[in-house]
Amino acid sequence: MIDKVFNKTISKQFEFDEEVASVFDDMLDRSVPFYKQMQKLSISFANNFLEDGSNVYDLGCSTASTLIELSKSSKYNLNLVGIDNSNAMLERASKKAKAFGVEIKLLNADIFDVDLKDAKVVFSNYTLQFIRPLNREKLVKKIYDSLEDGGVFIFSEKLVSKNSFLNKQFIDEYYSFKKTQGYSEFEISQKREALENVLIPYTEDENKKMIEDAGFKHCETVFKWVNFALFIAIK
Ligand SMILES: C[S@@+](CC[C@H](N)C(=O)[O-])C[C@H]1O[C@@H](n2cnc3c(N)ncnc32)[C@H](O)[C@@H]1O
Ligand SMILES: O=C(O)C(=O)C[C@]1(C(=O)O)C=C[C@@H](O)C=C1
Repeated sequence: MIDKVFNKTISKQFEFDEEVASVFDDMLDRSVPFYKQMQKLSISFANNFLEDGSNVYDLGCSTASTLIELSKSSKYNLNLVGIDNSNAMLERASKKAKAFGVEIKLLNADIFDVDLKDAKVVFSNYTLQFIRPLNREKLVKKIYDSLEDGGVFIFSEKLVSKNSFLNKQFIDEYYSFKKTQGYSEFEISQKREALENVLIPYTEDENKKMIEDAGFKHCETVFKWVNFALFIAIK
């Protein structure tokens, strides 16, 4: 279904509710530049660290697109676990996984409450940005502790620039991108307001520092378009 959520006046903050979930795949595809390419890259990098029986977690899995695509492309027999606290998202995830014949354990839970046992790969795409900063650092430490040695944390985030002049250009470029994707100025400004104080982006350096502070040996930006990036961190 086509995303028209912000085509009408909205007075509440952004939520992953039934209305957003019902159009979410289209929303991501049209709102995140190079979404599909970044997803393909994250899967391709993950495959290099996997083997039969590996545990793979997706934190904030939404409709489970990443785990479904991973399962379709991987030659390994994997234990796939998707975690999300939006029931509306997980209902879609479950239907999609069934339709593709992919076995995924879907957990309706807060990421903080789940024990991520012996993880080989942890994905979290565009989700850390929705976690309050102090908790975000704690979550990354928890991910680090859960990973096996040599395991990887693969994550994507919206970014800000620490240079205010460039940051303004980041935003302008991003809004031009959204217009090319068919969103109107009204939809763009409605969504911007709804995301205020809900989506809190870090700079690229802040993301890397958070990863290094948690103990990761190495963190690389593997893809970047203006204010969106894909990172891979190795334990
Ligand atoms: C932007 S979406 C993630 C998109 C998805 N990773 C993808 O690439 O298709 C963020 C998701 O994180 C979930 N989420 C946010 N905070 C969470 C939390 N504390 N625990 C579990 N899920 C959470 C939301 O319900 C939402 O589905
Ligand atoms: O539309 C925006 O402004 C966005 O920031 C895109 C974005 C994201 O980056 O997570 C915001 C909310 C939805 O989860 C989907 C995409």
